[in-house]
Amino acid sequence: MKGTLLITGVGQRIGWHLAGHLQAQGYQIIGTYRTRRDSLKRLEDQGVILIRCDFNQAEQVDALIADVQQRAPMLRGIIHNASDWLPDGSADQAVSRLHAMMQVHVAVPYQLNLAFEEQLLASDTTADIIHITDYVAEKGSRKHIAYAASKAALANMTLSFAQRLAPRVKVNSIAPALILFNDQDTEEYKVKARAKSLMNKEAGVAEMLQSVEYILNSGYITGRTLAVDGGRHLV
Ligand SMILES: NC(=O)C1=CN([C@@H]2O[C@H](COP(=O)(O)OP(=O)(O)OC[C@H]3O[C@@H](n4cnc5c(N)ncnc54)[C@H](OP(=O)(O)O)[C@@H]3O)[C@@H](O)[C@H]2O)C=CC1
Ligand SMILES: Nc1nc2c(c(=O)[nH]1)N=C([C@H](O)[C@@H](O)CO)CN2
Repeated sequence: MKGTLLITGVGQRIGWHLAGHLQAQGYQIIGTYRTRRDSLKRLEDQGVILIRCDFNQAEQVDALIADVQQRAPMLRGIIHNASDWLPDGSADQAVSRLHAMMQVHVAVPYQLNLAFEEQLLASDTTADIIHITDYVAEKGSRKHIAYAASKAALANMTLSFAQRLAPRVKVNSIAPALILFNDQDTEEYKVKARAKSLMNKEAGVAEMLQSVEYILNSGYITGRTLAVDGGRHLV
């Protein structure tokens, strides 16, 4: 076995594919989810350990930490994937919206990294923390200001934790753009979204799977961001 990886937000989409793929690669995955879905049974059948946790509920985060510390004296890594892509609301929603974005994208990743520092350092091979950020962390976003700001904070934590945990733990970000559309996305939206990058396409989940594996298999890369964005910065 290649060691135990904690992945947050495995209930659907990229996190769900990451959990199944890395479990099949020989890691023992511990995955967090918030909403129970039939699709989770396929992960359970593969041997993925699932722990329900809503990051807005402090007692559930504390219970998650205690559970993982008991299950995994050593951690090969943590992949912070859980995320809420909320648009900005009205001014009277501003503070609660920013708090919600900071909670899921910054506060809980910060808490989990500190809570599992000992387990990561105890790994018998170099361990990894991977923060899944977003291209907009460097560019900003007109309609997702709070979301982008929180992803920028997550990206900054990559720099800090990389310095704190080297050389036994590597810490990197993956900054995607347009990996996977959402079911509600209209064709008009899809045309506009694809056109925002040079590659003019929806990347697909495989781009994220291979990006995570690239970082996990590196013995040297740390404190960096892997941009998986189709050349958006050049359009
Ligand atoms: N999809 C894309 O094109 C892009 C994705 N990204 C980033 O990649 C990562 C994966 O993206 P994607 O698969 O689309 O993500 P999703 O929007 O599908 O969210 C992933 C999971 O996060 C969980 N989550 C959200 N809020 C909370 C919370 N408060 N507590 C616990 N869990 C929570 C959800 O849990 P549940 O469903 O169980 O409620 C959800 O399944 C994210 O970090 C995203 O920001 C960045 C750029 C582009
Ligand atoms: N948590 C999520 N974050 C993001 C999503 C998503 O579905 N969930 N989607 C995007 C978009 O793909 C955007 O990059 C282009 O429309 C960004 N972040």
